Amino acid sequence: MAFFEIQSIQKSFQPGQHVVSNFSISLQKGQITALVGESGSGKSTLLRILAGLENRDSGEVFLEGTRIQNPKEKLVPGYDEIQLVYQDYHLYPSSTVEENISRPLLQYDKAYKARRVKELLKLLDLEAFRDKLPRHLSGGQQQKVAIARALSLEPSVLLLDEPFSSLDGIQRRELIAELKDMFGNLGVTVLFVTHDLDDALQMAPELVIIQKGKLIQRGRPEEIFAKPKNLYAAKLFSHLNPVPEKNKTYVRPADVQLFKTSGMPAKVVDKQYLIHYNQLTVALQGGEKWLVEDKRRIFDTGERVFLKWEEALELILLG
Ligand SMILES: Nc1ncnc2c1ncn2[C@@H]1O[C@H](COP(=O)(O)OP(=O)(O)OP(=O)(O)O)[C@@H](O)[C@H]1O
Repeated sequence: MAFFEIQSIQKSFQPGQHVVSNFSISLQKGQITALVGESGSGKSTLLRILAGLENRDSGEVFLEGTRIQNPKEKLVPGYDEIQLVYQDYHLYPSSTVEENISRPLLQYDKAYKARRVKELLKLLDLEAFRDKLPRHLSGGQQQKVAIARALSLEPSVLLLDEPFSSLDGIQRRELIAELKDMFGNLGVTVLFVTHDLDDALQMAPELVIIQKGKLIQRGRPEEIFAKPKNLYAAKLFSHLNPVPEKNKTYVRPADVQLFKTSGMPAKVVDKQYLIHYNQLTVALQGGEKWLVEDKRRIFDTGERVFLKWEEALELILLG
């Protein structure tokens, strides 16, 4: 049995409507995994079940061979060893950073508590903010306080629910880099959920794709990119253009080459400047719209363009 073993979890809030459906994965100790899926795909529900904070209808969760009990089976739901960090931090607004971090350690002896809080403040680079209230911190710093608090009990599994969604681009990149290093050093097993593939790619070497509560695909990003199991998994990576007259066949914008004289004719109807290329919306002869990448930035709105792509790069995908 794996370190953290999740077997056939089923959950519905309304009869017949599964929010989590026959979901199984096993995680090794120290592994960092990103669970990626669109809003409403059951990610938060699954995390709460894994933390022992939400009843499952069936299936089992084991940590190091010990069965995780449902809240209804336990006087105090949840486990010190499995900590869940929420998207909106759930900090105590009138408590300082230090008090927030030490809250789970209430029943520990004073000397241990002081030592542990000091360690965590240092680990997360929060020493300068120890006496501040959460509202005086940036979003990234508040998220670090929430993570420090979750780490205070030395959990072996950390579940992060959309940890970066309220941070701006620079804050998130910095925090992701910092946390990735720290989790690696601590050897903690991390499952973090996100709807943002970029965050997932920056944080985790392995992805798990969830759609409507079902595990669609698990693997390294390059494997999923090259061989997505379905349209949903493929679309997490990029837009897909449907190939005319070929059923369920698509080509990625990056795989389409643009020419001035030969290829499939189209007309540029919109041009958007992006960092590495101009993104063009082109109308095909049948009226369908495609997105393509003008890496040389030579085409303008209203101009004719000709498209070519290699057949080998076409993706045949079911919904
Ligand atoms: N306590 C509840 N009672 C009834 N329905 C619920 C409850 N919790 C979640 N749901 C429903 O279950 C589905 C999955 O919700 P969940 O929050 O797990 O998805 P998610 O992938 O985390 O989405 P998001 O990223 O928007 O939080 C949604 O349709 C939601 O309305």
